[in-house]
Amino acid sequence: MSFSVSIRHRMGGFSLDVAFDAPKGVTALFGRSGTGKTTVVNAVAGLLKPDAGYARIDDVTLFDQAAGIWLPVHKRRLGYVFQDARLFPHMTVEENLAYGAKAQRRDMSKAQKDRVIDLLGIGDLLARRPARLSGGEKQRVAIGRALLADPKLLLLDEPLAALDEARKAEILPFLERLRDDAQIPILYVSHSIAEVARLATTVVVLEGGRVARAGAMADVLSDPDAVSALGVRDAGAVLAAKLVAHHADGLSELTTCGGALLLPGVQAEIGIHMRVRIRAQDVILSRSAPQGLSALNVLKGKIVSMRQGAGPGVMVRIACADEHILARITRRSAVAMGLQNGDEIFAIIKSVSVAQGDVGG
Ligand SMILES: Nc1ncnc2c1ncn2[C@@H]1O[C@H](COP(=O)(O)OP(=O)(O)OP(=O)(O)O)[C@@H](O)[C@H]1O
Repeated sequence: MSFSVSIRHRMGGFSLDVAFDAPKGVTALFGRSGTGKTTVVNAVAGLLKPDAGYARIDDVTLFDQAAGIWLPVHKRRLGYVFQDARLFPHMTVEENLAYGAKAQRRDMSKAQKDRVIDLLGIGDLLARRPARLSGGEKQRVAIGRALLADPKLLLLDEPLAALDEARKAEILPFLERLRDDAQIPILYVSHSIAEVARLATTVVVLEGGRVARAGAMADVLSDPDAVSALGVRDAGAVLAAKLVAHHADGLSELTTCGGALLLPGVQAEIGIHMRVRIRAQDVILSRSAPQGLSALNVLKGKIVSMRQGAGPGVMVRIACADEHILARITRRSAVAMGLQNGDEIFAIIKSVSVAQGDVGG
């Protein structure tokens, strides 16, 4: 199943002109405040009629201005989850879940319902009312309610924005499972790179109402040309890793394309494939394999590009196998080291610089 959208719309002094495809999995619509994310979501949901464009889920057209097609909200078969869960306070979790299916006149089999409840880990909450749920639990129920209406597309509009870090950490593994399990495209609006790195299959970066960059998550996040739209301070590439050992001193060992990575206590089972986001500003470069250094992680790769920003920094893109690491160093260091494209280089990463939230399944 795939979703494709093209929207042109003018509001006051702001003009939106975006087009992208969202295949199966999570497509993150990323952008800073005011870049047009909500306008896109509102048009897809049927809350705003754009000046021009279309949206299609496979061969079903949600709207097509040129063809004069405009499906009303209730006929679009969308699951919509907002920042706040918006559960019905007088209903139990079970009744809230049933409401989604009833409102859409869809009735899933018991096995399908149980699968959704199990996927989101909400089986023990069914008899409770929303007032007795944590923020993370409420969001999981809201996602369950949306899924039980059997949607063709799931819209998650900043679903973690209202949660504190602990609640976010609690819900992220469920969203990872949803990404891997759901057979429908999921459009996930976010302005958090860390969330995008954990969850996205595909990333669409908006800047000033335009698509600045779109593509596979790891490609977009390691693209130095996308860094200005993503935010220089937060820039970082994502490596695929496999958890191979938990050591007695509290460190966990992962294998990556550039070599072994030791990180503080990763909470997962041995053998699991994970994503690790390494922030560009946490990487030190060395021409030779360093000795007598406290940093434990030394990944080997080859410089493929160096991009100079307006300030004193340079973003160095390093290839290892078909993946990339980004390193943000000063231009002064790049010149002093005589760095050139094609050079072999060692990327040094302190174990403790990788946050728990940057390692996920
Ligand atoms: N009704 C309106 N009339 C005029 N301008 C509007 C209207 N609604 C939004 N805008 C402007 O359109 C632009 C895009 O807004 P939009 O809400 O889509 O951004 P966003 O990326 O979702 O932002 P945020 O992350 O803050 O929610 C902004 O500059 C906003 O000020």
